[in-house]
Amino acid sequence: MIRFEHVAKRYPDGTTAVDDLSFEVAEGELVTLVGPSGCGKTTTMKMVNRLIEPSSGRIFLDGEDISTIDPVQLRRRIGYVIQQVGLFPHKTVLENTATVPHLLGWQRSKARARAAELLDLVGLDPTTYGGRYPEQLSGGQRQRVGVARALAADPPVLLMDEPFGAVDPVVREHLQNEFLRLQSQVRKTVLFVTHDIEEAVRLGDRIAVYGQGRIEQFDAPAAVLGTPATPYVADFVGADRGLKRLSVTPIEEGDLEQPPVVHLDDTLPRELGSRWAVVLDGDDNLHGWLSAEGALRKGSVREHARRMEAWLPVGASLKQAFSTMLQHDAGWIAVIDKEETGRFLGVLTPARLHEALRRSIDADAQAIPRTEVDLESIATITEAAKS
Ligand SMILES: Nc1ncnc2c1ncn2[C@@H]1O[C@H](COP(=O)(O)OP(=O)(O)OP(=O)(O)O)[C@@H](O)[C@H]1O
Repeated sequence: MIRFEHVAKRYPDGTTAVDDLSFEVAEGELVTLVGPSGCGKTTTMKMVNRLIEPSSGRIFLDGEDISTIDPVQLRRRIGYVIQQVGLFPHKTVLENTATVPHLLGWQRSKARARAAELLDLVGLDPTTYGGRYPEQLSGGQRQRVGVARALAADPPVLLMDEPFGAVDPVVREHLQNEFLRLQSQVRKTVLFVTHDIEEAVRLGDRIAVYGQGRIEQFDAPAAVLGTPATPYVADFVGADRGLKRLSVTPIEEGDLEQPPVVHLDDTLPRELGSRWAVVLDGDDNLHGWLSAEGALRKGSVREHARRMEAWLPVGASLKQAFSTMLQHDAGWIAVIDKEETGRFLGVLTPARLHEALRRSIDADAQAIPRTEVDLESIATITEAAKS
């Protein structure tokens, strides 16, 4: 879909920003460009929508040499999201989102309907947020509007330059999750610039690790973590790359244990057969939990159930699971099908977390013979969560 052929960019002052870049991004693939400041990531990205022209080499979009496409026409095929979102302050969220469809000459009602649909898709209720102005939004919400606006005209390609760089780590992780969910629905071809290796690993189908002006390794996240191609890459991904694996390994249904379950309207069972049971409502959605002591009291489950605080949707990362356990001082966390419905699937315990991690390592060890992973530190942290 996007192909670089021996592309170089030299600025007039003699700086070589990128040198002899050749790589290809497949249709529907999300490639993260990661590397230290000044290594040429932004230059690479801006050459795709012709905000910067290469000094030599060629770039193809869907087989077409982009130097032959009118830049304005080209940019209509490419959504662009940057860190300082660049929303128009005097326009509402809905108007901001509808900007490109307007420019394309869509009818006002069609453009607004499309904008509302997109806002919904990025998790902003259009009736609540559509009429607000950018200054009335949080940083994370503004970034979501930026993503919605870039998607509004349904371009096949998205360029994203540190889109979540300006928000705090918790919001950032949330936005990353939402973006992954969104990408699984819209399947755009995405080039995503970041200098955060964890973000690159979490989001990328493949990662391009930049050294100074060139790509040192272009590979799947597990391969970059497991078998860094050069000492530079090994240094960049860090000595704790075994732990980084936590953030790329999702919780799967098969990882979960099935504890005893009671329902809100049940009478107290007295004997749980366990130290605790999960409490569900009439639709089998997660409500909370009941201790063995609670079960011995008089009354209904509803009266003695406690609300569940430590829970996550399936597909969340093992890292999120681990940090949720620590945050709530919990020996296990409940896992639901998705945030909206809350249907209970099972619980993840530290032992199961450890097994899931081993599964991921073993799978890669088969695919990549030289995988080395810091199993000892993984064992230490899962032990810490158990105690
Ligand atoms: N207009 C310009 N004139 C001269 N040099 C430039 C120009 N724009 C960028 N550079 C240089 O080109 C190199 C690559 O810059 P680029 O912005 O692509 O890096 P980056 O990897 O995106 O960095 P960052 O993470 O800090 O945004 C840097 O050394 C930068 O100083």
